[in-house]
Amino acid sequence: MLEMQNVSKTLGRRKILESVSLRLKDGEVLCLMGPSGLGKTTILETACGLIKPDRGEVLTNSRLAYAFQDNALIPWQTAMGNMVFALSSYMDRQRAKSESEKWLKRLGLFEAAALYPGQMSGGMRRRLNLARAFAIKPQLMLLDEPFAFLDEAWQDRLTRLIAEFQKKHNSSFLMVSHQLEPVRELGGRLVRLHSSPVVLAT
Ligand SMILES: Nc1ncnc2c1ncn2[C@@H]1O[C@H](COP(=O)(O)OP(=O)(O)OP(=O)(O)O)[C@@H](O)[C@H]1O
Repeated sequence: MLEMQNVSKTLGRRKILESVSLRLKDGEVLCLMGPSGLGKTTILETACGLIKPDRGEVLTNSRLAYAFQDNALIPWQTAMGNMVFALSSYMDRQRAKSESEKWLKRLGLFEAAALYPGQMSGGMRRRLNLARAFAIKPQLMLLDEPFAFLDEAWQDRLTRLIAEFQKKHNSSFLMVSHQLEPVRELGGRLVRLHSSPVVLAT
């Protein structure tokens, strides 16, 4: 569950969000689309508390995970190390390792477990970022361009994975994406942002 009420935010000298109200129920998928630089990532960062709104309120009672647009992987940790580091806040080390193995396998990275991010392709890094987010088993998932860098086969697999996860855990997904097809397949709500600053009520 996520609720943003009349959120406004100025970054530097520019007002990015004017009045953003957004409601996402458990099990819902909402996708934000729109031109580059408008404020889509700023909405996600505000939703998870990385950015504090100047005005308005953000309410969430969910365990959340954020798959960042730039992946935000730890460069000096292997794929497995990145997973275990993130999961250790939620479970003991042994379980963190077994969950990490499971999710690395699901995202096609089991053979890459000992590689460092710098040794991986863009698509592999994206899948590692996603594996880490899924493994936390969030009730609310924030995904910033999850399909970027993925080939068609992986875009399809990720769409199926989101659908299965949503069904099993009743998790909600707030995502930014330029790809229409996966969002349609997921039966998600699509919101197009047009102008700056962003005014939104959905
Ligand atoms: N910390 C910051 N200080 C000043 N300006 C910022 C900061 N972070 C982001 N911005 C600006 O806020 C605007 C919105 O950025 P944001 O990343 O939210 O856009 P976006 O819609 O996600 O773009 P894209 O589709 O290219 O990722 C941009 O003009 C960006 O330069």
